[in-house]
Amino acid sequence: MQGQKIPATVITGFLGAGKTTMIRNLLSNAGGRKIALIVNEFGDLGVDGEVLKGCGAENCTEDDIVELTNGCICCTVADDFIPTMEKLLERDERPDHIVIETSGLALPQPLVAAFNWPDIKTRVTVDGVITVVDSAAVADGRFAEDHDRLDAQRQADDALDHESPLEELFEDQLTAADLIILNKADLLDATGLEAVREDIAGRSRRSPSMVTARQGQVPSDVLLGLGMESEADIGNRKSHHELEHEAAHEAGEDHHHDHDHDEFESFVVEAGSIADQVAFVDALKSVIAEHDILRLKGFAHLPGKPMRLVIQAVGARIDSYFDRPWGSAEDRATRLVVIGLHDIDQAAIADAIRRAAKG
Ligand SMILES: Nc1nc2c(ncn2[C@@H]2O[C@H](COP(=O)(O)OP(=O)(O)OP(=O)(O)O)[C@@H](O)[C@H]2O)c(=O)[nH]1
Repeated sequence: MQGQKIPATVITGFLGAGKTTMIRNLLSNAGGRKIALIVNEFGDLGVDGEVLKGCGAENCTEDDIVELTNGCICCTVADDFIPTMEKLLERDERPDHIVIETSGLALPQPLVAAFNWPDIKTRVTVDGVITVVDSAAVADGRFAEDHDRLDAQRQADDALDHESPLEELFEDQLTAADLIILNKADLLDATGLEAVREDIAGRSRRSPSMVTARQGQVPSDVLLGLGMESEADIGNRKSHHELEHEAAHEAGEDHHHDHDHDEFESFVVEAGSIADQVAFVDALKSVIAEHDILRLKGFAHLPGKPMRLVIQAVGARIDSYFDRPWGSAEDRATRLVVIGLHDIDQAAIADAIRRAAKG
């Protein structure tokens, strides 16, 4: 029974899967619901929050959007998330629905578990966990690591007891889901999409529903109102790490390592103004490929253009578009967040991007 509890939807999914795009779309067709949004992002520039604030939806104004940028929400539940929720619940005007976008690197499990905290549990319930998938990235084998290579690495280094960090996180996000959105369906044909569906079904230990989508377009009645009370079912959604921990405990072994984000790194590159937009985007493509950058996003400044240019890259795919005029108090400059695996060469990437900016 949910009673008068406010429903909260947790939206998760790997970097660049299309979470923000789907939420933007949801805000513009929310069926009259007043929505409060909590946006968590990995990386020091609040790009997602900025993009969402820019969409001007009446049912979710700038005041209804809270950004949590102190790292991944799964690691800052007690310090960041719980106080944010409490503040939200004290507001005079209660939202009809709360939507939480996790960072692309967050494990949803600790966040869902937080809804069992006594102060939260009496007032809010998890309506559902929705995992957004970049179907094209799955089809490209982005999350199917080369197992032979990993096995060889493990044999060479006994301390490596993990699957690849990408694959493990991807599967943990699937395992937490009540509903999986196979997004970016426009980039695949029917056969390709079917193969992705089978691949995903084989990776989740539960059997959540799946819906295909283009540009995150899913009717709000499909996304909201699932009524799952997911916080009551966290025992069935354990992450790889929790399962390893339990197995070690049963075997009487020590297994002490916390979930952290050491496998991934993010940094911001400042690059002044862009001399030539087309040449810059082309050069970024090469930098991304050469350094195996997982995600790159931010805003760029072009002299003579009153609008800021949004840059969004997911693997080799780059989108760029002007979203709104620069504010008078804003510093017109190019700032990009770069996210990659931990051994990414920050100095070389920053140099290459600055060189690309100069044209
Ligand atoms: N072709 C295609 N591109 C999409 C689709 N959905 C989103 N994108 C693009 O994918 C990029 C990433 O989308 P976002 O919505 O920012 O992804 P996200 O999951 O919020 O990203 P992070 O917050 O960084 O993890 C953007 O350039 C989007 O325009 C889709 O269905 N098809």
